[in-house]
Amino acid sequence: MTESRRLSLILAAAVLALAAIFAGPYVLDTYSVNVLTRSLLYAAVALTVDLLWGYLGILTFGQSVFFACGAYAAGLVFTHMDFTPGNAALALALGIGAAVFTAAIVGWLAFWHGASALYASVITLVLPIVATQLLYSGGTFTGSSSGLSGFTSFDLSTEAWFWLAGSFLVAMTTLAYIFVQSDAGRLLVAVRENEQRCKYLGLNTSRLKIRVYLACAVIGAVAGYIYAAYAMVVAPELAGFVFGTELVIWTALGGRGTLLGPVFGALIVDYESAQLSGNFPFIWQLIIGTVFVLVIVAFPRGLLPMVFDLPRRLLGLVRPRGDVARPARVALATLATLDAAQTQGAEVGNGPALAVTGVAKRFGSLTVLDGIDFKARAGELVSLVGPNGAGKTTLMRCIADGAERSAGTIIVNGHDIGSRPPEACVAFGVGRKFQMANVFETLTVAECLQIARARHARPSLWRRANILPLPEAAMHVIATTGLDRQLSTPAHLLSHGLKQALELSMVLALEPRVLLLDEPTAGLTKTERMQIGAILIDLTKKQGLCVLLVEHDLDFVREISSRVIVLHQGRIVLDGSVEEVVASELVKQVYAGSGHAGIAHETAPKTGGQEVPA
Ligand SMILES: Nc1ncnc2c1ncn2[C@@H]1O[C@H](COP(=O)(O)OP(=O)(O)OP(=O)(O)O)[C@@H](O)[C@H]1O
Repeated sequence: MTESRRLSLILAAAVLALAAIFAGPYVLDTYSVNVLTRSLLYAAVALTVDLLWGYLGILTFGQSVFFACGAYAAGLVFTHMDFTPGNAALALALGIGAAVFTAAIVGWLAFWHGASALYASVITLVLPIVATQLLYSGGTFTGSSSGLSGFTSFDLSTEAWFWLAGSFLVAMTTLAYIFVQSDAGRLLVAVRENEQRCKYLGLNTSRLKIRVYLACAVIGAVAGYIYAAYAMVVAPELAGFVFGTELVIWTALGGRGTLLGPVFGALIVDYESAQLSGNFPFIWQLIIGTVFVLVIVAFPRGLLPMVFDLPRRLLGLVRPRGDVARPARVALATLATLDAAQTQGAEVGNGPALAVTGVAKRFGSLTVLDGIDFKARAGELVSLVGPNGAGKTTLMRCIADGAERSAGTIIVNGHDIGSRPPEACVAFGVGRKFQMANVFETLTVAECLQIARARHARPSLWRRANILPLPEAAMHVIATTGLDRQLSTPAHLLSHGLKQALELSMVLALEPRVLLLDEPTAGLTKTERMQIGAILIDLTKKQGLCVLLVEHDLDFVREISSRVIVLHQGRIVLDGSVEEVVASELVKQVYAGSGHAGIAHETAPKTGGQEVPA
């Protein structure tokens, strides 16, 4: 399907939904129109819970607070000031402003500095409790526990309020739908799937989360404002934990990660709750609770995916989700050869690509790295070898993340990485491939590569690109390993070797100048190992990359390395040419496991055959 056809279909569905909203007051009784006006606004807030939880993986209980920001802004301004068009606009601005301010503080606390998902959820749990207490303690200003009522508002008919609330919901759902299907929307899924990989692809995931959180706060505030202007009553419960949790329940019932599921979940449950609370005042909450438990147990993905799967399930056509090769939406193209230094913002100059000085790493009293000094230049393939536990992976981590080391300096392409996070190190030209293939398991090969290019080409908020330009080095790996024939295959269906190749091409898509590879051949067949070896030689000799390779296969190391560094008990015991290392008695002793104490304290020869200019 072409991009314009896809967007036309979404817009056509939105027009149909608007027509249904318009017809609503003509086919529903006044009571239902009244109740549904509220439900439509609640559904808009449930939509934001789905964006945050279903797509970004942030379980949030505090969206009610943003709804209350908009509602109370209207209630307070209309109560304490005259209702005029100017004051109505002021109230809307105040509501949005309060929501943005609150979301910025909560977002910074919850998502900055690598806070865990659980920590973020706990903060969103505390938020409604604090907000409710503030409203209770506001005295006559906020109306305390009774809230505010009886204020003047817009003079609109019941039907007009229904149309306004419905149009707002349709507009927000359409925009959200276009967004989650866009290239930028894929980023949300990537962050949910594997935030660590995103950071090492140079993406600022904290900033992305805060931006989405702010946008969701604004939607919630506008919904709250419309609600207060329509209902002409606000109460602390609007900001409460119960409402915040109901939004999560509606999202789970409808089907998180579907957008439409939470919208229908909110509409149906809130409307039915209004009916049941009248007919069965004492047991309606019990009924809702029982239905919730039954649905979650029987259909963990929620009701909407179950409804969509039903016909195919009945016809025996259903296949497990994610196991289907989706049609390839994107074609690869080789990026015109770039001035890599310019694209990385990294001046390579004549200095070493990588300079490590006095690096140490301690875990409490355990010293894992101590006094590590070496330099490596562009076009050099330096292998890092040593027995298990020598500190090789730890050293890789220290080079790729400034916050990792306990002491020392690391300069990449002339830039001191200081204590900067992985995404900043990527900007200086570092690319890290992990020991275990670290990709986005549910995304397709093409989508994984697109995410890897996101920091170079800002993804569109509403479109999906159909051409993906990749640097020559990444294209070379893709073509050599046959990944180009698997572009539409979800990554978790790839063989181990292809996953390793995919991760390598993702890292190369970053156009790194210093490539860190942690056992890239682990678990590969001999043929695959040879392929990777040829690729690495090509990357260093032809593309001029500085490659630091951790490897246990010494034959492989011997075949491809320009230089070898031997680590033992956290210290460099030898730094020299392949021949020097092969002939070294010291290295034989290290690998034989004898004389370790002596070796660890022996003075290492200075930079060997490959002297690096300072
Ligand atoms: N988070 C941590 N907390 C405490 N000790 C750690 C931590 N991470 C690593 N270590 C210790 O640091 C030492 C070096 O580990 P590292 O993984 O860097 O070794 P390695 O040379 O890469 O080993 P291998 O070849 O087995 O991967 C080990 O003794 C390990 O137990």
